Amino acid sequence: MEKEMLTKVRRDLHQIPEIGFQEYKTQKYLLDVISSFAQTHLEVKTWKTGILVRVQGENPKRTIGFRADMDGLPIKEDTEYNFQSLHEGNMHACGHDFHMTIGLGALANLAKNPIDDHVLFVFQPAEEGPGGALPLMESKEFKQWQPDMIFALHIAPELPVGTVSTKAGLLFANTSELFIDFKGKGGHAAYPHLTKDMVVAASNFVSQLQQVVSRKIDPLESAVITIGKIEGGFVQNVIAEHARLEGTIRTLNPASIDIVKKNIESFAKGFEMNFDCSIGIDYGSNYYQVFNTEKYVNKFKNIIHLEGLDWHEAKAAMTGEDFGYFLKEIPGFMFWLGVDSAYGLHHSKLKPNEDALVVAVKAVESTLRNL
Ligand SMILES: CC(=O)N[C@@H](CCC[C@H](N)C(=O)O)C(=O)O
Repeated sequence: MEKEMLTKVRRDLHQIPEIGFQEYKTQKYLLDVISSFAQTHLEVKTWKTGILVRVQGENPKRTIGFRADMDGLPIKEDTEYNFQSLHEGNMHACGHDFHMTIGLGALANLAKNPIDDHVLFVFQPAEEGPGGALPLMESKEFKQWQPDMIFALHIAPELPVGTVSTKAGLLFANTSELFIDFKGKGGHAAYPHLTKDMVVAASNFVSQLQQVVSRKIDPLESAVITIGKIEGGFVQNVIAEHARLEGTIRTLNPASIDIVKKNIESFAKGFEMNFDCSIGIDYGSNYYQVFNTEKYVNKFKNIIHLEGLDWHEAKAAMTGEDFGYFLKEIPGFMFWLGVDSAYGLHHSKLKPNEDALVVAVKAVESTLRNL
């Protein structure tokens, strides 16, 4: 696909962000684009809102996989694009519009000119939540075409276009979502002594939570607890009987997640006594760390140098990715792609540079041909 077409596809996808397992328009759009490619070597299957496309190899000895995630985030877009999201309140603020476009670009080229091995393109729903990778891997559709190695990319706003970055071993953290509900006794704002104020309980809980990281986790084993949303009450002069915290736990070591959870639970027991309330905890979805296979990262580094792109040795990051589940079972790697945006991932003003699309298609195609 030429640059104009890649840009058009990215912009079309940018306009229709859908959250996890609701990617119906996205799936239809991708299927339409795929049907415009040379079909001789292609086999296409759908799984829920995802798509698997196998490009049959000329003389296959193995299957190489490439995965692109499909979902958007519930973020209200605040860019000045003239192709802003048409889905009010949803935005491709994590670059999945880029990831899908790059997958399509490489697929179009492979469909015209296949390699010896089979290549499996996985368009996967629900990366941001509740997690599409694990159920997809368990599906018969995936198992029939299970690849022998797999790779994926993620846009990196802080890196310049033309740069690729990754490392052997641990790249992304273990994660767990965190939802905490507080229930007490509401009442008139003027009579706090007759109530159990859940706004006070929840806000205290948020500050105390940081002690789990600073006092309960070995300082050499990093952890993060972030509360991204607080909800509670209905009106300014009524004491709230319900409050809810929504957040995420991140750790570099899989075992630390359990330590964090145990400590949150014991804090909650203390709060139930102190605030005379009940607290419910739900961990939502959990993602396994992204751990790259050294052999493939080394091969990839050579390919990137041959393509004349800049290599940046990555550090491990506290981002999460359900691609970690693929790498738990199948060797491979994930890499960061420089897209040079002043605003970062999950920001309503994220504006990745579209010049990175051509760079990435070249990098992915060359990796498929030379790995
Ligand atoms: C690359 C990236 O930004 N991934 C997301 C994955 C979210 C997992 C889950 N919903 C959670 O918040 O734990 C991230 O926020 O790192």
